[in-house]
Amino acid sequence: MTEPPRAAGGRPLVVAALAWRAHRGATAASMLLAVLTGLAPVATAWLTKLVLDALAGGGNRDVLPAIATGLAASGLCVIVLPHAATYTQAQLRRAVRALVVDRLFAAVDSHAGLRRLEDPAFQDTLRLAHESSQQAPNRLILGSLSIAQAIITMSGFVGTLLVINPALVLVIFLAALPALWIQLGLSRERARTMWKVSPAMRREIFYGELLTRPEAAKEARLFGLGGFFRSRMLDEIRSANEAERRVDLRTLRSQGLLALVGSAVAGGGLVWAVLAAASGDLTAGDVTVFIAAVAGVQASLTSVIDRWADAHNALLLFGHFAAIVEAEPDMPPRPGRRPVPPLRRGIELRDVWFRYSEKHPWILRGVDLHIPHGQSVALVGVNGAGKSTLVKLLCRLYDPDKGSIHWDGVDLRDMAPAELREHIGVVFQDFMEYDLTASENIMLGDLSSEGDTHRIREAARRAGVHEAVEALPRGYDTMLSKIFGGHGEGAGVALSGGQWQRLALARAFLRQSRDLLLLDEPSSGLDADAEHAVHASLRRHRQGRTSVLISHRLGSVRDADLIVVLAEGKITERGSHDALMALNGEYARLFTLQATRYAPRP
Ligand SMILES: Nc1ncnc2c1ncn2[C@@H]1O[C@H](COP(=O)(O)OP(=O)(O)OP(=O)(O)O)[C@@H](O)[C@H]1O
Repeated sequence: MTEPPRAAGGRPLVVAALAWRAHRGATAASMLLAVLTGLAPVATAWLTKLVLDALAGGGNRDVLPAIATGLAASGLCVIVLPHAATYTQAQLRRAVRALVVDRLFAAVDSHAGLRRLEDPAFQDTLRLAHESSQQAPNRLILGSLSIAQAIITMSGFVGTLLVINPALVLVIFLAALPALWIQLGLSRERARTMWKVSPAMRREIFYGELLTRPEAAKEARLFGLGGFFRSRMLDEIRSANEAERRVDLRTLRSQGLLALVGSAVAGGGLVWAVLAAASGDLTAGDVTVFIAAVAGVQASLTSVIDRWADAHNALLLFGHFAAIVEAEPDMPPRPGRRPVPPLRRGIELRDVWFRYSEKHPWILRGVDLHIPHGQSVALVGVNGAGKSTLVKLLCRLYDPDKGSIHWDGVDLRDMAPAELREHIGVVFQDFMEYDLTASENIMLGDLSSEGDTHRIREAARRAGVHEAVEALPRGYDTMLSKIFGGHGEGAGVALSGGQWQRLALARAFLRQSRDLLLLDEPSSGLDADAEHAVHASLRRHRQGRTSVLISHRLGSVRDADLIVVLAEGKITERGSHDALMALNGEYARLFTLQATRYAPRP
């Protein structure tokens, strides 16, 4: 996705179907009002002509009351209908927005892995899709209605002009052709500019968050980063502004030229009509309706062209939405997809190679590893060795580039990722802190526990966070957020880093009956007592279960059935604690280093 998506044929129909689906009543009412609003000015002009002709003695005076009533009614329509249209169109806009935003995020959520979300072009497309999905369908639908309305008005006036001066109709239309061509070009350029400035816009949002998120404010305040971030943000805004200004300037030039041509045509028509009336070829009523018709046709034609260009631009932007919604799945199912059986034998990594993209270096370089069923495996290694990456591969957040991972002999790629994950409990190193209540923060570990207070409290107890949660102002119902929590309710409640980590652990404990438990640094932020308690709880919990534990505190991995040392993407040592100590390699060196730090000084 390095190019902006194009407007594809057939998409207007897709958009129209979306509107219909979102709100049939509002779509139908908007269309009806567009037709009536389109007819009202034509009716007003014709009725005015009839009144003037009847008054001037050229028509039947008996129909004057009826015509006057009709004129009043059409005047009323001209005033009232736009208000009704504003209401129904807003109704339609809201309904379409809800539908397309839901579809957009359903499509994003349907990508089972992380690769798409880590692709900057995908993020740019997503941002534009999110923006365009809120306005493009409405611009397109309401634009189409305005076009229909303008065409109806225009047809009425064209009919009038054809009777009075057919040649002028041709001149007006010929003068409008370049306008259409220029406006479509500008709309394309506007869409291209939006795509070009999208990275700058995303960075602007990023700097805005750094300046406003409480978590970021600590360092920003301490290191005095506010001015630095603001100036970076301003640079991004300025570069986007400059690109937009260039398009605006081009628009101004083109539109100025087009307005000049339009005025010349209208002025020429006016001179002709006055001269024709002076020589008796036209009545006063004819001149009135002629002037109204020229202005009406030009205004409608300009409106059609502007709306067309705007709808075209909306369609181009809607291409971003379509690109996201129609994107191929990132992990397409292979033929012969297999169900995920309960783990009985174990998990096997066979010559697994992995890198985050072709531009990144290899992180795993031929890893062979057997994680036997019912056993605990500890993964150790220096920062950046690839331990967390391996955990992500076990969850199928990525697939290996070479080699394969087998669950009881079945390749993970032959399994549906969501089904596989049903069998896994996990605490990630960079776990989430949700701006939700304490209870919800735990419940998210297993949605089936929603409302099951007993299960949620039990998980919290095991993670050693029950007492801390009970002590919060509203217990488990306390909103754990600094930025949400209702106006006027005072500052939100914040937990300590270790308490957040225990909530993440509680989420994993909710999934204790799953086949595989993955724990990536689950106790890095805990105090010594808590760490001891948590590891005792984990040991009980992992007894007879298959688990992978990553920890830099080697004292907590010594009880593992198998300890594996990962270095530079390869397994360099494996065995029990005693075997690895006897080997006297990297594990023994690291363990001894840590142990001596705790030994009493001589
Ligand atoms: N999403 C990503 N995109 C690109 N590179 C990544 C990504 N995640 C990790 N890496 C890189 O992969 C390498 C291994 O990272 P990983 O997090 O697996 O290491 P680790 O062994 O868990 O380290 P630590 O002990 O610091 O947690 C690092 O060099 C890191 O920069």
